[in-house]
Amino acid sequence: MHWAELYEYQRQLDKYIEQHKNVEKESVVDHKTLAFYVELGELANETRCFKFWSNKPESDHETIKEEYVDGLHFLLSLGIELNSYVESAEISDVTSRTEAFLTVYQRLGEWKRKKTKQAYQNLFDAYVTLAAALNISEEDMKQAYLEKNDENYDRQDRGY
Ligand SMILES: O=c1ccn([C@H]2C[C@H](O)[C@@H](COP(=O)(O)O)O2)c(=O)[nH]1
Repeated sequence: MHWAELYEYQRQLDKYIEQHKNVEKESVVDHKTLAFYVELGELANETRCFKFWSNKPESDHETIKEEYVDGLHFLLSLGIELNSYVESAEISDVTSRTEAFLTVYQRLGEWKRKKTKQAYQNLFDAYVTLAAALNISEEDMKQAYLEKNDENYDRQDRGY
């Protein structure tokens, strides 16, 4: 993936949102960190991967991709805020989707405490590993990201 291109799309979108909303720069990193936690929870709920007590099937792949790229928006945005960027990301083997989610949560907590470039890279690797565990290809990820990026502009224009 050419991550630099996505960082550029994200930078423009964040700027657009900031111009349309009253953004307090001091708290924006915490807000975006919490937003990423929330998106991870929403994504996990759509996959239902941890709901061993339920027979209800997971959401369709389109919905799961949409939730995934919501999280990707905040992950890119956090990198921009902290001036940490990845050039490539490494996919690890995981035994389950639940393990992949828990690793992202754990590394997000670690990144929140340390805010180092290495912690950001580790978090990014875990989020890309999660995509692989959810069968989201790079190509699908990029397409879904660009579609949601457009939608985020439309939402601002509609006064969301
Ligand atoms: O500074 C921001 C704030 C929001 N979003 C995007 C990311 C998600 O795609 C979407 C989440 O919006 P909700 O549906 O959770 O309101 O907003 C950004 O990209 N940058």
